[in-house]
Amino acid sequence: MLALRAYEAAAKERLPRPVWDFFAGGSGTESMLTAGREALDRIRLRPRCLVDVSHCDPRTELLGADLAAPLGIAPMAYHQLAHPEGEVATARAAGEAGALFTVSMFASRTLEDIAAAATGPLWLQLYWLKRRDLLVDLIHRADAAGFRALVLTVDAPRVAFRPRDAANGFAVPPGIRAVNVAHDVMAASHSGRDGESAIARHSKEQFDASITWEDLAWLREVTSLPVVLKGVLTGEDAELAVKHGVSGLVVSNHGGRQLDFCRSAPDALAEIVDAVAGRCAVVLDGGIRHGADIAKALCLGADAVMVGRPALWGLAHSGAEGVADVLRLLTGEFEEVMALMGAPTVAGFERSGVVLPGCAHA
Ligand SMILES: Cc1cc2nc3c(=O)[nH]c(=O)nc-3n(C[C@H](O)[C@H](O)[C@H](O)COP(=O)(O)O)c2cc1C
Ligand SMILES: O=C(O)C(=O)c1ccccc1
Repeated sequence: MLALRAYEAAAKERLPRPVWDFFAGGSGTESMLTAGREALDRIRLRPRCLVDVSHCDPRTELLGADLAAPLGIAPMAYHQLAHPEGEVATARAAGEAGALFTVSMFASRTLEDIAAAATGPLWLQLYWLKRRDLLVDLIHRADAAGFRALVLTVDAPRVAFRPRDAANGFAVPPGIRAVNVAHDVMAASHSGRDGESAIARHSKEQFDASITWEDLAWLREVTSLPVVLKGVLTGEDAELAVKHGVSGLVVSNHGGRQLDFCRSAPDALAEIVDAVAGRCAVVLDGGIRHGADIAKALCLGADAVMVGRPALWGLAHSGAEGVADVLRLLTGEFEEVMALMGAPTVAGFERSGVVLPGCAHA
């Protein structure tokens, strides 16, 4: 069993440099790559003692799905960049570990193959393409394959400028494709040019940057699946989301890959939880690397967290086995934090379990 850090080092060594840069990189000055981590580190836990922690139970429920711990895998494009089995291996691992798996619309394996390998809950992430017929097709296929929710990413009307990808002229290699979306619509993702990311160019061509809150009604008419918005960072937008009938929010700054100099997701969490007031599920992603990070998110009112890059590190290291190990490491650490915090159930984590930065009692 390796530590998460060791999986990161192993992935960096194995992967071609442009792929590593695509996974690890951020937007603009890359200021947000460290911001989320620093925000989590500033939050400190307030343990209670002499609580019966002889049995700690990390299990929970999220939008009706049973999870072994409040943990999932965030949507990430093209898992085959990390391992030939791609999302099929990730799905198998998530199932084994009892974690949620959110599949990117730009997955490199078919929704049907992923669903066949999964034994746990799947959500499907969507970017709003100009070609709405392709969205409808994906949504119907996901529903038929047993996916349980749709996650609309709302922090990326376009893929932001990412200096590493631009410098590498990064393009998706020819053997790997977003197989769930029509060929012609994905073509730009494969044509690299010096000094420009093909993914960023593709997004400017194909994403509909004109959508507004009003368009959510269309999505909710197309499907009866619950809709989750990913990338919400303010109480105002959380309130609007609830008013527009969403079932969940992912509080996220996209792993530092979208708006540079932005507030970090952990810093926004309490404001959003307060605005939502129990009316929809709240998930946190970005920089989750320790069991204690899960505990901090729960104390601030999140229902669960998702990890992004660590899943790709595990996948690059040893396929499904590596991903399952990454998820087990985090779950094991979280179970120990439960014992040491005096919080033997997920419901036992409360706001009083953390000290926030700037607080006089820190
Ligand atoms: C390589 C990579 C690809 C990603 N692709 C997507 C995507 O297709 N859709 C999406 O909503 N977010 C995408 N994200 C963002 C993740 O869902 C998530 O917000 C972020 O990675 C979480 O931070 P972490 O990697 O620090 O755990 C991607 C992130 C990475 C690193
Ligand atoms: O969302 C992302 O961060 C991302 O990297 C991506 C990858 C492929 C297509 C669109 C976005």
